[in-house]
Amino acid sequence: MTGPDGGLVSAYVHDADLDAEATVRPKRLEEFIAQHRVRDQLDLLLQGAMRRGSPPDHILLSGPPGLGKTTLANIVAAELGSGIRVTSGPAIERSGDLAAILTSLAEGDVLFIDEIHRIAKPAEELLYSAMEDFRVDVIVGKGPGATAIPLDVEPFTLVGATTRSGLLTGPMRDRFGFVAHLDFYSPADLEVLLRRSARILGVPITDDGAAEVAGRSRGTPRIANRLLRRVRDFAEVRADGVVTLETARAALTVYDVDALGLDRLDRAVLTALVDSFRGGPVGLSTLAVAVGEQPDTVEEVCEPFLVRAGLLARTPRGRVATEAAWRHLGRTPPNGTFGANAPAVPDLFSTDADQP
Ligand SMILES: Nc1ncnc2c1ncn2[C@@H]1O[C@H](COP(=O)(O)OP(=O)(O)OP(=O)(O)O)[C@@H](O)[C@H]1O
Repeated sequence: MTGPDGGLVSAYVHDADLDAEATVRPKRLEEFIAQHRVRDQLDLLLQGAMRRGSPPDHILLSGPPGLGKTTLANIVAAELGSGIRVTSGPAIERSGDLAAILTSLAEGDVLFIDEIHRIAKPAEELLYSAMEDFRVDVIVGKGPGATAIPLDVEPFTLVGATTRSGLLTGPMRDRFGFVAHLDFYSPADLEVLLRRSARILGVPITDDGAAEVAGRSRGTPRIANRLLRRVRDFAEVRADGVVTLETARAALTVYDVDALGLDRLDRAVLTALVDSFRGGPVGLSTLAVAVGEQPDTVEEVCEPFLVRAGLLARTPRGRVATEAAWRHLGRTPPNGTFGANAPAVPDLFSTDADQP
């Protein structure tokens, strides 16, 4: 952005959506909806540490985007009454960057590293000794004259978040004392979440309105909250301000969110698979090129839900559209289509992973 003097000034964009997202973000563990098992385990970990008066073990949170990893990291700090420093794997390019952060932590602080699987190798190695011995060796100089200066790090708790836990190295994973996987939320859980968010934002919503939005939120709190804000706009501008079943349906049609909650990109992926590659198998990068997206986006943002919904399968030979995907797009699946014996309506949330 160019300022009045022609120089560069930092852009300050007031984003009402970001404000609303921050407002509804749970601050304490008891406000965090569903994921009962993870909540219970975390509660024990934190209570135990507080009784002993020492920082809890390092925590690794994995799962698709928008399920609450950042929220939980902040909750951990709030429950401990500690400060939190936030950074991300890609932001730590050099080990010196990480050493600076680590040595500035106060005792008991939480260090949150998002996308920890993308941390550069030298920084990752520095992190090992910080996690294990609360000490880092900072290398000064180059070549034969280089010296390692050991620096102490105050006892801290690392909270790492990853959408790709499989990409974490063994030594890194082993250094986390508590590993939790966040799973997609059931529509019933998302209804509870939506009613809570609506109450905080002052949006009147009926039970069937909340159920409709929940059912189209791809099992993801961030999407549920986003759809709630879009449906609220529609209800206020084109109706009487109340989010009902009818306003929710009409609004979600305007915003191109279909009955299963698939958005334009999800449908583009399935349509490309079915129309351009006759259902697959096709490699991830070819599929990504076909929809004009980065392979990472297709793999980390679209695929987890498409796989979970029984619409796409990852096979050793590539991505395949299932029979349910053909039918969802209104096409007739050819003989021998993957998943032809699967139930007609995919059972999206049959897991008990988030049960107490
Ligand atoms: N269990 C929950 N209860 C209530 N709200 C939640 C819950 N989980 C997530 N949210 C809401 O969803 C939004 C997204 O959550 P969050 O930013 O923590 O996701 P994330 O997993 O860190 O995603 P990413 O990896 O993309 O950063 C938050 O603003 C929060 O309000």
